[in-house]
Amino acid sequence: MSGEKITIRNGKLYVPDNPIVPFIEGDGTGVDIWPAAKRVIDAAVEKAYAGKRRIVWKEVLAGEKAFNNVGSWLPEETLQAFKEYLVGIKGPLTTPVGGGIRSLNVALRQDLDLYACVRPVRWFEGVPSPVKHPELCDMVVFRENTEDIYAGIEFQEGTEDVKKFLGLLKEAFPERYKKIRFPETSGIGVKPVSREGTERLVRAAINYAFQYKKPSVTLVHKGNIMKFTEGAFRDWGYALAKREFGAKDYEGGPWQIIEKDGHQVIIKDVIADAFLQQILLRPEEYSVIATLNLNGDYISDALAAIVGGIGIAPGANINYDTGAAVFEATHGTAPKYAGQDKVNPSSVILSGAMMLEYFGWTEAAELIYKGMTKAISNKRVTYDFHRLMEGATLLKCSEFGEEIVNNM
Ligand SMILES: NC(=O)C1=CN([C@@H]2O[C@H](COP(=O)(O)OP(=O)(O)OC[C@H]3O[C@@H](n4cnc5c(N)ncnc54)[C@H](OP(=O)(O)O)[C@@H]3O)[C@@H](O)[C@H]2O)C=CC1
Ligand SMILES: O=C(O)CCC(=O)C(=O)O
Ligand SMILES: [Mg+2]
Repeated sequence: MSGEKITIRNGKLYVPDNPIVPFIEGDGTGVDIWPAAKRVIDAAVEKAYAGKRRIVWKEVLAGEKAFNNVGSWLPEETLQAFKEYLVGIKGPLTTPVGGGIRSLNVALRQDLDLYACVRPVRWFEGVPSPVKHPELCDMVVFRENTEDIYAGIEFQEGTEDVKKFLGLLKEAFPERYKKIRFPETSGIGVKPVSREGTERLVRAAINYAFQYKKPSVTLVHKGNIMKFTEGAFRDWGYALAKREFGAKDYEGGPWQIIEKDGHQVIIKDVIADAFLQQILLRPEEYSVIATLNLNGDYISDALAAIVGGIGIAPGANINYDTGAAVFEATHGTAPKYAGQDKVNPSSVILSGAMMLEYFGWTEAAELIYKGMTKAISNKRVTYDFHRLMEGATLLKCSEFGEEIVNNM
């Protein structure tokens, strides 16, 4: 079957019955997870539409596979393919700590301007959890995906660049320079947070809350300390809710309420450290979360743990204005398990289900949810769930994929 491109027309995604979808296999456990995920996604589409619809996969290279094959970590053709075909999916890519290449995952998000990292966190019946009531955790994280400390503007300790940067700071802002405790041995990072970047992210989060009838949007920030970045994020978020959505002060403010089409959404905010304890104590008070890049990274893994871990934590990077999207798991390459056919493929499989929903192919997505729920309730699971479940059967990564298919 030959494929056609997904396009956006008058702000609406047009998905043909045979869309060409670029995919990156991913480093580390990508080699195990991707085949299992592809098998499940294809089977769901086949079962839902009996051959009328089919994804035409197009492999594009990134990470180690790209470097070994074409000598580039993130080839221009890969970026071009995501731009041309609009929607894609990827496995995890390695980022070395301390030195070496900068994150290819972040580069993709920035280059394609995929400003919202959308990570739904919900509990699937039967999944082992460290908390008593994992079912109370039902949140969707909207993480700003293009700025904050992830912009990668850093100056390494001891280099000519850091000396030059600190020299400029000393000259222009002597009082602020004096606050650097050990200037001779400091590395420096710059944290840009813009009004535009904040507004488009918060707008997407509020729109989502209305689309899916969610009760609240919480702005999570550390604005008491980082006043002009994280504090501004909160203020710009509240201001946008008033200006674009007609939000009114709620019980004297600063919380707000928006009423539209018979649905109410509370806009509120919380400081990030307090939020991280409240998600364990009172998760039911939170629904849609809008936050900055670094907070969103930490919060995603912390929330994932509550509902069973990052083996079952899907996500999407989306530009709601152009329709461009790249779906990917919350977890990384888990290198110690690479090539062992062992890890849980659920995160990429559920990212695939999110992609099918994004296409409007909800019947296929539902089959994935059904198959996964049944596999888990039959206690036929991968190592991560197996070690926390009594009387479960241990399956390999590929076997768990088959189990989902058999239970669709
Ligand atoms: N978007 C991306 O591509 C991302 C890439 N990364 C990159 O991945 C590399 C490794 O990062 P690291 O910090 O170790 O984080 P990882 O998410 O790769 O792994 C951390 C731990 O999470 C658990 N885990 C991860 N994936 C799965 C899975 N599929 N099924 C079950 N459990 C899983 C494992 O726990 P246990 O040991 O308990 O079994 C694993 O040791 C780094 O280079 C990092 O930069 C990280 C995050 C996102
Ligand atoms: O890019 C990376 O290597 C890590 C990214 C990450 O942890 C995330 O997006 O959640
Ligand atoms: Mg992360």
